[in-house]
Formats: sequence, C-alpha cells, structure tokens
Amino acid sequence: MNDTAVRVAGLEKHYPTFTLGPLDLTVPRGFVTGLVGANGSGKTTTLKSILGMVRPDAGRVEAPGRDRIGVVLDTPTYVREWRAREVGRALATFYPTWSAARFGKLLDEFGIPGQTKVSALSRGMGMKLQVAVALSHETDLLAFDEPTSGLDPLARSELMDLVADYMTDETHSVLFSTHITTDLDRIADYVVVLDKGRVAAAMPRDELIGSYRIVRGGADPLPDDLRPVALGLRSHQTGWDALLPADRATALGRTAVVEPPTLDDIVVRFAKGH
Ligand SMILES: Nc1ncnc2c1ncn2[C@@H]1O[C@H](COP(=O)(O)OP(=O)(O)OP(=O)(O)O)[C@@H](O)[C@H]1O
Repeated sequence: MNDTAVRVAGLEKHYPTFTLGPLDLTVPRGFVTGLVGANGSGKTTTLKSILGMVRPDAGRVEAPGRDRIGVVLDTPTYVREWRAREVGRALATFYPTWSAARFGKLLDEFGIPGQTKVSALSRGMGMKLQVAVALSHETDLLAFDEPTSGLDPLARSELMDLVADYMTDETHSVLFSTHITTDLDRIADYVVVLDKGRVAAAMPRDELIGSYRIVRGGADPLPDDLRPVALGLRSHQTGWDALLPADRATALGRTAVVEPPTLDDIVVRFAKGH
C-alpha cells in the first residue's frame, strides 16, 4: 500500500502581495500531520491547493479524490439558508458512501438542532456541523483548516478525541492546519512549519522539538559565531534569548539557561528569522 496520503511537489501560487512556494511536502499515511505557521504564512492556501479549491500556478498535487476527503474549513461553505439536516440531504448526493444515520447521530451528539439554519449557527457550531459532515462518509483523509479556533476548551478536547478515534484505522490520515500549537502537542506525529510561503521545517514532531533549544543568556552577549544560526534573537535589559540548533546550544550550558522549546517557540522564532 502507498505510504503517502498527499504529495505536493513544486507547488506555487502567486497573489499580488504573497507568493506560496515553490513548496514540496508529504502527508504520510496513517499519521496526523500538523501544518503550522504565523498568520499569513500560507497555511490556508496550501490546504485549499491540496483540496483543489485554489488553482496552483505551478506544481503537482497527488491527493485522494474529493469524495474521499473530509473537509473542515474555518468558515462553512454551505448555503446559509439551509437547515442543518438539509445540509446532510444535499451533500449525500456528492458522497457515494454517505451515511444519513451517522450524520443524524453526530448532530445529536454535537447538540446541533436539525432545524437550525446554517446562518444562525455560532462559529463553534458551524465547525461542528462540518465535522459531522466530514465523519458521515468514508474518507482516507481529514483535512482541517484551523478547526479549533472557534471552539471552547471542552469542544477542542472532544474534537481531539474524534481525531484520535478516526486514527484507529491505520489507513486514515489527517492534515491539520492550526496556529493553536498546543492542539498538536496531543495529536500530531509530524509537523510542517510554514514561514512566508515556504516550508521552514518538516519532520516528526518530537524530532523537531529535539532539534532546537531556547537559550536565555545574561550579561554576556550571544557569541558572534552563533549569531548566524540564532533564530528570533531578542535583547532586553537583563540579557537576551533566542532559538538555537540543539547541537550548538549545548556549548552555552554554563553561561546561559538552555531549555527545550515548545512548538509555539519554534513557529514564533522561525517567523522572526535570523
Ligand atoms: N484570494 C486571494 N487573493 C489575494 N491574496 C490572497 C488570497 N488568498 C490569500 N491571499 C494572501 O495570501 C497570504 C497567505 O494567506 P493564507 O490564508 O494562506 O495564510 P494563513 O497562513 O492561512 O493565514 P491565517 O493564519 O491568518 O489564516 C495572505 O497574505 C493573504 O492575504
């Protein structure tokens, strides 16, 4: 069986004020891949290119067919006048494997009244309605664009449970774009960091975190030979701090505090650059 769920090669999209790519990335089958990056780094454009909702200017995307992908975008694209249960009826015709029974059960579980109009749903409810649709047909891939941004902590945790449940089938894969990187602490096996439209890092999450250290120095400045590899260097009254490659940070162990970074540290410092 092919071990890659999505393969993107040489993808480019040019907007007047932004260029995505050229971008190469893979989403391994059987794993959860997190796509992270600062606002405007190109996460949505990448995801929509994979879904065929944005037409790339160059490059190639290999992904499951649209009927085999469960999609959750940050805003639902359903007709605003539809009632929740009509969304199910309307979409059933697009998905050969649609289960009306499962959709009804998920609406109940999520507390979405079937007669509520799409336009009347809160942001969190709109998100849940999309999740119900995504889980009501057979899929190879769930593609989420910032799915937790409108959800309260309980709903976020429930969504993570659903993702974990989905992943018990080892042929399933998830691509999850988010700027709430703590979501990924729980579920992501792989992380792709986007920075200004390019892939800044792509590797297993633990390896990424293990490759860097946050270093906090005091009165002694950062040695000159480390400046070119320091990311997001900040100077303040009592000293400085920066993200450094782990193998270069250990040398500073006596004169600075060296700690493992969070994913947030990595995204923020990558965005600030050298
Ligand atoms: N249809 C469009 N026309 C022109 N510019 C666009 C279009 N779509 C996106 N952009 C620009 O491309 C850049 C990247 O946007 P994108 O939504 O992909 O980033 P993002 O990482 O998802 O950001 P956020 O976290 O804020 O959602 C932004 O500067 C945006 O203004």
